[in-house]
Amino acid sequence: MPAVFVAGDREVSSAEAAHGISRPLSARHHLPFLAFLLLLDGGMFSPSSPPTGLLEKVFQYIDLHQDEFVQTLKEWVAVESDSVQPVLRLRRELLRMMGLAAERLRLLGARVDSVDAGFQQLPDGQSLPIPPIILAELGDDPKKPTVCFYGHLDVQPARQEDGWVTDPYTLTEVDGKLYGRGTTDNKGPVLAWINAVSTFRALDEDLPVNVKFVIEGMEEAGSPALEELVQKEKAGFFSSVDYIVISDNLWISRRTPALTYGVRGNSYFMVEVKCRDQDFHSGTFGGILNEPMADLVALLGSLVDSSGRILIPGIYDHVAPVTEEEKRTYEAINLDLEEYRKSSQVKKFLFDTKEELLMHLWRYPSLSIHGIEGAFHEPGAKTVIPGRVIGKFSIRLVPHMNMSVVEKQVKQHLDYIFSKRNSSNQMTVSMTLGLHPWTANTRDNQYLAAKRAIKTVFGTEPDMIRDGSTIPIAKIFQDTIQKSVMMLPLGAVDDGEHSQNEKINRWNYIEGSKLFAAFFLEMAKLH
Ligand SMILES: Cn1cncc1C[C@H](NC(=O)CCN)C(=O)O
Ligand SMILES: [Zn+2]
Ligand SMILES: [Zn+2]
Repeated sequence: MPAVFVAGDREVSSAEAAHGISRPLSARHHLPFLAFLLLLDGGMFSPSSPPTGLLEKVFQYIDLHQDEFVQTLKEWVAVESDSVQPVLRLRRELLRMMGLAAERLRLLGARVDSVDAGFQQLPDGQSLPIPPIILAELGDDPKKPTVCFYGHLDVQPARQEDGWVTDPYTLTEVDGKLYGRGTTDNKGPVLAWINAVSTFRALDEDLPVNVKFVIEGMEEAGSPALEELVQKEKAGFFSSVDYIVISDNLWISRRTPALTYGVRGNSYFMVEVKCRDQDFHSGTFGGILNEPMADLVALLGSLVDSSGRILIPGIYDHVAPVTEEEKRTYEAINLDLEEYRKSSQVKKFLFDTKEELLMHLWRYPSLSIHGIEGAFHEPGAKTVIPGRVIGKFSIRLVPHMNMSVVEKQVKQHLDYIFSKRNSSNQMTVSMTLGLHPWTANTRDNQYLAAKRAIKTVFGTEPDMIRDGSTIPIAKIFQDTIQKSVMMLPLGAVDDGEHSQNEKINRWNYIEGSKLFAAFFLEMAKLH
């Protein structure tokens, strides 16, 4: 999603100063009190009820060492760990990236396993190495909860010519914004978690929780190999995991932190219409053929109406009904619809209220038409009849839709529309991707701990949000390990993930590191 959600009414210009966005040497943490606490020996407190003093010490350490944390992010951003373009040079960069991360974790004192993930088979018959998946752990105290963090260090492609103001692989700070590919998605959040852990180590303080890491390098390419590893390590690495935290999405606001309790799934379809494998000249064949493109356009045109409603019979049958209680959760979200609309450069959305808009992004399915392979899409006026075309569309899935039912409904619908055309062409429909939606129980302990940590660090309640896009590993973790999964995003809505000029605010990165540290302490208290 482009970076355009804006919770406008909380945008106070003085907020930047109050939060110290460029150098947050915390106006909020009282320095005399801090000095006093620094005189205390952390060891005098029992680890089961960590003193508030420890937190202050941790926060001060993070503030004082923030330039080092930014420096490490700079070193990580400098690695062009693009997993999307399947070329050997970039795979080598990915291997180097995973190596840097493994080394960083070993320096922390973690036990690090770089698990070989085999090869990726490409459609052209070529194969490329998949970077190893890092499984790391720090601490195995049976009295403490074990929190496992999932993150990825691969990035989307980026070239300065595409409209970057700065070199995408040279982290550049402008007005408290750290620009660079991967700063917010997902190197910054991975490092924030590491910063939080390293702060306890540097202060010679006992870690409040046992920490595990799952860090991969192929998320942007659909995480091949990850599901298999999770299944394989279910009774191994994951057997001691109590909670899973993912920090791979964004707030819905520029200033208000969020907790995410759901993402949509996705089922991706290809519909091929074929007359023959070669194109035709429309002067010599036009008028005597069923044209594949005409069939395909009719098929694609039958999927969704102009109000956004999906026209596939039965598709809404299993969608969870909206409850009054649920409606109130959307009302509670602070979102300036008008500002969102303007910053998206859209004349009018399909829905006029914040609640309707959020529900259609988060809890109703949507159908998008992505493209047509084989179509003549270049500029100019070629008089071709494409011989074979493939339409691509996908349906974002929500609870409690059933993926295989959806697949049947789509195929049946397309069969029906196609049969009505009486075309002599061949139509083939396939579902090429099936990613399940995920929702969490927000009454889980870790949501409570995260809310308290957010209150401590940001002085506010989080927006409780869902996300319209898909993070397939969430549902896989939940089903395989059968433990609570939580999404705790750090980045702001305008960070521009996948886009030009991706950034993370220094404030989000540093306060985010504090947030993870505070979260560890809250988790320990709840356990
Ligand atoms: C690859 N793919 C195909 N269908 C869904 C996806 C995942 C993709 N995921 C994201 O963008 C993560 C956002 N934080 C998406 O939702 O489109
Ligand atoms: Zn990501
Ligand atoms: Zn991404």
